[in-house]
Amino acid sequence: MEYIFIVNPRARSGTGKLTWDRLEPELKKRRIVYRAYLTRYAGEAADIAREVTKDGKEHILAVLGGDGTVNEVLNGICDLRKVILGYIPIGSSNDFARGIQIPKEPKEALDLLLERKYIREIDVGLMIRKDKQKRFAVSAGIGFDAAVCHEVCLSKWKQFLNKLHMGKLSYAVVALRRLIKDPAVRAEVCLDTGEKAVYDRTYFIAAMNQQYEGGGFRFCPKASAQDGKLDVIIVSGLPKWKILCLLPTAFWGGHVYFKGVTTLQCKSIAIRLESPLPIHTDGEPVFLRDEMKACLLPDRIRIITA
Ligand SMILES: Nc1ncnc2c1ncn2[C@@H]1O[C@H](COP(=O)(O)OP(=O)(O)OP(=O)(O)O)[C@@H](O)[C@H]1O
Repeated sequence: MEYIFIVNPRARSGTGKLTWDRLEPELKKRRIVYRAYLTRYAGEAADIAREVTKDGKEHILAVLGGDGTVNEVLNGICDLRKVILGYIPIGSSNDFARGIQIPKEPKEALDLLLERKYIREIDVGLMIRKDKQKRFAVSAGIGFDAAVCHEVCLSKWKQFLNKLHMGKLSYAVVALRRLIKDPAVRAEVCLDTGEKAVYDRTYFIAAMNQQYEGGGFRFCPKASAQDGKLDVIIVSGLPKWKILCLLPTAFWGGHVYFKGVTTLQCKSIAIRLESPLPIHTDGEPVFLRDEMKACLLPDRIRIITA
């Protein structure tokens, strides 16, 4: 089957193009049948995926980029059941690749993609806000984590640290700043199980399909994209200095033992805040909202993994 490569040349501050230039000769050398699209603007990866998959036939979409590009492609696909996704992670956070254990070395990821030895079905999340919906592969969140994503996207730190191959650090730098600045709000949470709870002084709530977000924070250590459930983390009711202490422990999942960190599993969640905070899907921020819902789609997608 033909491989359709969707390449974000701008991922990790331009590394996408360099990586593609390094990998494409390999495809030619191995006589792989492929088509390649290099995105020219933000949002084009979704347009390409939509255009390619609108014929309703089976396709292999091979994404080269970061979590944002995977998210765009996922949102462009017409019928998830008809697509096999391959992935070469070259973003700065790479939480999707981390979650499904795709090697971060591009050549290794390409080998895996071309071998097509293991293909797994994974869940796909759906974030709903007012009349808009967006799919997600990693997570959807409201509050502090979304504010961090938003600022990282605009920040010069990311470009600078990406050049030093330390892009992940940009999330930590910005997280510190936002923690000091951002307010905590009262949140009402309703699960599909009928459970309802109110959390005072909430910093953030994330509904996760994978264990990691924000460049390697293992916020939901029990999450699996194959279990048919969303894992939720709620951080509330603790002083900011304590969040600062627990944040580093989130790299290995130790934060879940702190009072004020709640983790849950559900099929869907509805969140209502007393005042609006930023929201995100897969690290792509949107504006301030005071409510959001998240659930898993009935359809899953196949992905080439290790
Ligand atoms: N040609 C382009 N010009 C400008 N922006 C683009 C272009 N192609 C894609 N984009 C945008 O680049 C953004 C970031 O891409 P991506 O997430 O792949 O890389 P990253 O930010 O380096 O990685 P990560 O999300 O893992 O930190 C996406 O929001 C996407 O819409």
